[in-house]
Amino acid sequence: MTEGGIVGEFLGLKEETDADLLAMQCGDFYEFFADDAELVAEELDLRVSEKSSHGSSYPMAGVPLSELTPYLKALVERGYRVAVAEQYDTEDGHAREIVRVATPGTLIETAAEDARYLAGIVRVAEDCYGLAFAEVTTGRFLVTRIEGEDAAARAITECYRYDPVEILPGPDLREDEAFLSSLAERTDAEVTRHEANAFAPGAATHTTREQFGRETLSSLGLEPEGPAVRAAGAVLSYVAETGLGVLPSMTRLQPYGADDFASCDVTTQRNLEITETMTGAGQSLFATVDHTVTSAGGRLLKEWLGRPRRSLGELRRRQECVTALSERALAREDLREILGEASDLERLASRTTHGSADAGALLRARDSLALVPELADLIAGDDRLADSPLSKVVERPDREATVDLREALDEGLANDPPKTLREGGLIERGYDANLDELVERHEEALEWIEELGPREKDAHGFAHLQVDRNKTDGYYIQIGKSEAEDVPDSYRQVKTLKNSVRFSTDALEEREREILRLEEQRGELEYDLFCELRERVAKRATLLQDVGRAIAELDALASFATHAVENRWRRPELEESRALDIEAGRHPVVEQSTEFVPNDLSLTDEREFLIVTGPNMSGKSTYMRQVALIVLLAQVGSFVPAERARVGLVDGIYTRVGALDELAQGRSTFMVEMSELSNILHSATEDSLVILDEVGRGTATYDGISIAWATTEYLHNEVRAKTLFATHYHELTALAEHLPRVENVHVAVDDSGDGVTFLRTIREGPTDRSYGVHVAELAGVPGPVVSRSDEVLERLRAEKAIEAKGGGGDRKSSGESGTQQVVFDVGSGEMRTASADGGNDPGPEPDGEDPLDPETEAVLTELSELELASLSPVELMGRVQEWQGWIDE
Ligand SMILES: Nc1ncnc2c1ncn2[C@@H]1O[C@H](COP(=O)(O)OP(=O)(O)OP(=O)(O)O)[C@@H](O)[C@H]1O
Repeated sequence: MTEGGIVGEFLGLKEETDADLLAMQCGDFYEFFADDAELVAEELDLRVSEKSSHGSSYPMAGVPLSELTPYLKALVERGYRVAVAEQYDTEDGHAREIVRVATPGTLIETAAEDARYLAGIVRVAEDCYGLAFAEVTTGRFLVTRIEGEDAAARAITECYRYDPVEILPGPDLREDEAFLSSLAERTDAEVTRHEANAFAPGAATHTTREQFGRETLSSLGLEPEGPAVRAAGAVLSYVAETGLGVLPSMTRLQPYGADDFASCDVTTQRNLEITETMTGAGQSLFATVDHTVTSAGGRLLKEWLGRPRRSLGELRRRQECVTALSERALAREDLREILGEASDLERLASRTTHGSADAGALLRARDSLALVPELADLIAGDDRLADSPLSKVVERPDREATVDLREALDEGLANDPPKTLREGGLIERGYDANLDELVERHEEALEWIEELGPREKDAHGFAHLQVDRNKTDGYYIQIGKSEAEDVPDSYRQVKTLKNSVRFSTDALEEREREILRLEEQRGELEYDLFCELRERVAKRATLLQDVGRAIAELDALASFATHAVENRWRRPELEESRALDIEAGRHPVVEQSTEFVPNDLSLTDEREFLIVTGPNMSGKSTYMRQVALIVLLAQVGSFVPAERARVGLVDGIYTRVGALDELAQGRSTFMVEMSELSNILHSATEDSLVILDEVGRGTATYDGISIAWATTEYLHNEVRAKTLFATHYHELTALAEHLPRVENVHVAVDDSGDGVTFLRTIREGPTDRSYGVHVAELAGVPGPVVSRSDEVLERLRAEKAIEAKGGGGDRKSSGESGTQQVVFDVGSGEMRTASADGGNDPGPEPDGEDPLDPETEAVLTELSELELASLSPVELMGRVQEWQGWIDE
């Protein structure tokens, strides 16, 4: 022990680690001392006692050895990193050392079904990032490199997608407050500052090669010392440093590229409510389509939904599987029944390498391995399934190795093992000759004891005699009090109870000693044999992962098929084009709870931008989201809620949807709206799908219209993304007259009767009126207010005009050149050309109407010249504020 006594030793060890807390083994307990004790006691409601050490008194809180795991889990889940120091014997007593550090990303003891990724991120240049994502509970290890425009934002989106519980930023990023705060906003991950050296190109490459093999990097096309490898090396070194012992389960490095997946950023995932709903109420897409029967299947399905793919080959493969499964109802149900018996093999693989798998876990591994031939036979036995790529999925794991491992477990493991590992009963008879002999002797001794009672009864004629065992007295012969006087001399009294007396004999004591010795030997031998068996399984971690992955994939595919059949979803035609054709499409979540009115959509090269109008609550948002979700579902390999769909693969889905109450988070709604818009305008390409709902609503009407107007022009003229734009600004519908690929559609309502009947049907053309005031009337707003609103509306329309900037040489109105300006008069709803020489005088023609006042004119000029894409949202807000000032003056 060190000079400062036990607390001194504790504090010394604490200095060695940068963990927040230290649990130090002291005999049968893990103890926390001093500040740690108080903190842990408060967090976990433990009792604090006082420990005197070298003249001082310290708070102390402890947990029994066997109960550390749940406490550790609870502390880590509260965000603490906890070091664990174990005690071991030395020649002159004992010593202690830190054997592991439990952190959010390395908490193997989790019961949560969701994946728990540990992420490493490095920045090697302003626009180049490397990312690694490791899942210690399953051994998955993915890396990627992100570079080019918006690399930082895309790196953060990537993090959101994996939703890591812990992030290790590289040295460059640690000081980047903006990056760190965006990360904190987008994920709940703990940020850990792992040693900078681990991210260094040389060290990281070395660590990665050590882990995955020398040739792996080149065979996977990963650049040595490159960003992905640097992130990977840092993550590996961190896992090693925490002493978790799961490194052997990380057997496969999986690089992926930006082009493999369609972008579906954080905002879009939230807006489309893919895995969680915006309000927390209602169902997410995942909750709706999830029919998986295993937790690994559920995890994979969630991962797929968050990562739409761009590879036609992979998507068609999934589709083939889903088609086959959807056509074979009985086989599908049988398949799901078999899958339902499977355990989480990916997690079991990690627990075996970590050494925390007990006999029950190995039995579950054995039983899950035994499902592989059953699954294979089922698929082979059905022509339709056998001809599909499903047979490849089930053949992926090495069949011979699967059988070998299962047989080894079958031979070794007892069928009904106890929960403890050191008390015997784990290993099957016939597995080890020494053990068999011990067991035989043990059983003989027990038999002798069992027969002792009848033997003694016969010999001495006792009516009430019983042989039993307990913790304090060991084995004893218990005789009723009335007969206790008559026991032979060989009986030695050990205890007197109310109605009986307990005795022992030399022979019984000898047997007892033998039994204890045999029990101990048997327990030790069985434990050793069990550990050997577990190590054998650990060496086969990759095989368990392969089987686990195959089971998860079959489960996720069967889930798609089940949902498709139950909801009449259809297989979409996928192609590499810019087409998007949907016949009788529905919203996958809303259709579950509503009599849904299906709607069509057709986007082509000539018609790629739809302005969607219609009164409040008519169904604009639902329509647009349904389109985005159909594209997303198509690009994860699922069938879709439509009678027919032809989907040209998109490189990204971008959405800006209102109604998010971000005020609570301290950001203005308009600011959020503008930064999301800015992100879309920067990121979308002509192969993207853009959904805009009510852009501009967060600010004053005319500012809003101006921004919506300019956004439409920019998306149409510059980006050329497929776009759906819902707006209440009826004025915008005039753009369709002018921009060649913009068309109007509206959600029809029937207002011929007393009120408005929502028809939920999408029709061509703009809505024929603005319904705001009408809805106010329907809602019972008093008559004078409604009629005054009408008057004000008319006035406003008469007084304001907006200038439209055409789509280059291909505008719809013939004869106009790209330099001419067109003025849209909101009052008359008409377009007029305006003199725009050099853009200096875009005012209206002298046609007898009131000219614009100079302030408005100045604002409009500024607006028309504004390079929206190059402005940050803050600058944009500043400008809008400035204009408001001009107009207000
Ligand atoms: N095609 C449909 N069939 C049946 N119900 C629908 C359909 N489309 C929308 N709905 C229902 O109509 C309601 C309003 O839809 P939604 O929110 O999409 O309207 P909105 O026009 O975007 O409204 P607002 O302009 O106020 O945001 C929702 O409750 C939705 O479930």
